[in-house]
Amino acid sequence: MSGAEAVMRRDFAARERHAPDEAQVAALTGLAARVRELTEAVVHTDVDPAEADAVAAEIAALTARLTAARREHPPVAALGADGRLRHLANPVSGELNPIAPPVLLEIVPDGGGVRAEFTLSDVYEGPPSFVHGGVSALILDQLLGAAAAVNGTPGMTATLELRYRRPTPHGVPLTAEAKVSRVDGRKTYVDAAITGPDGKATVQATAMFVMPQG
Ligand SMILES: CCCCCCCCCCCC(=O)SCCNC(=O)CCNC(=O)[C@H](O)C(C)(C)COP(=O)(O)OP(=O)(O)OC[C@H]1O[C@@H](n2cnc3c(N)ncnc32)[C@H](O)[C@@H]1OP(=O)(O)O
Repeated sequence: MSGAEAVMRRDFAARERHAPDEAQVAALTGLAARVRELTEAVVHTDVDPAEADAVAAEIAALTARLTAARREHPPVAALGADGRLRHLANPVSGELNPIAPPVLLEIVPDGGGVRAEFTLSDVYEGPPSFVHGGVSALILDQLLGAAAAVNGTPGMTATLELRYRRPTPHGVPLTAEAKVSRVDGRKTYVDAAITGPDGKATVQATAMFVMPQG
């Protein structure tokens, strides 16, 4: 077993022992949604400095309340009522993680890979009016990895090649899809794309996932 795999196994076991129950997941999902709204409000606000200072003090007090009962690790995953694994704290699809848009993945039946429909706010802006290229890469890495996992051949991202065909707009519905193209021993090759509302691909990606030795 590699060093990285041992660390992941130990971490996963510790987090499973402290998995949140459904009532807590529901409440924390609502809390994360409010924090996303707060992030948008901060990015857009035009309040004067005194008001910004006052709000910052209130937020510090709220942070202290949450920190009063702090988990050692973020919750890694939970089994949903539908039997699917939910990556609760994942930075792309984690409903409990305020930095995740979140992009919620669906499994496409009959080996069709995974897909997601989502809208990114201007919190994720890179060039004016368009999504940051690194954010697109983050979302695609998640979809590509999930497609490999759903195929029964999970792995770590070993290579990720991106082709930015046209700018990805924010504030409009986007679709992303990923599907395994080939498996060769421990290597799984996956293709993915983000598509804009006009049905044209904005970013295309190809990745290779390697199942760690052991
Ligand atoms: C619903 C569920 C949702 C589940 C959804 C989950 C989604 C998660 C999505 C996020 C995924 C991530 O971001 S993962 C995080 C980012 N990635 C990483 O941190 C990976 C860091 N790298 C590593 O840990 C390691 O290098 C590995 C695991 C990739 C490979 O290590 P290894 O297992 O020791 O591999 P090794 O024996 O050397 O090589 C095996 C074969 O692969 C090739 N190979 C290995 N690495 C590379 C490479 N980077 N580029 C090219 N080729 C490579 C070797 O040449 C060899 O080919 P041959 O000689 O056999 O032909």
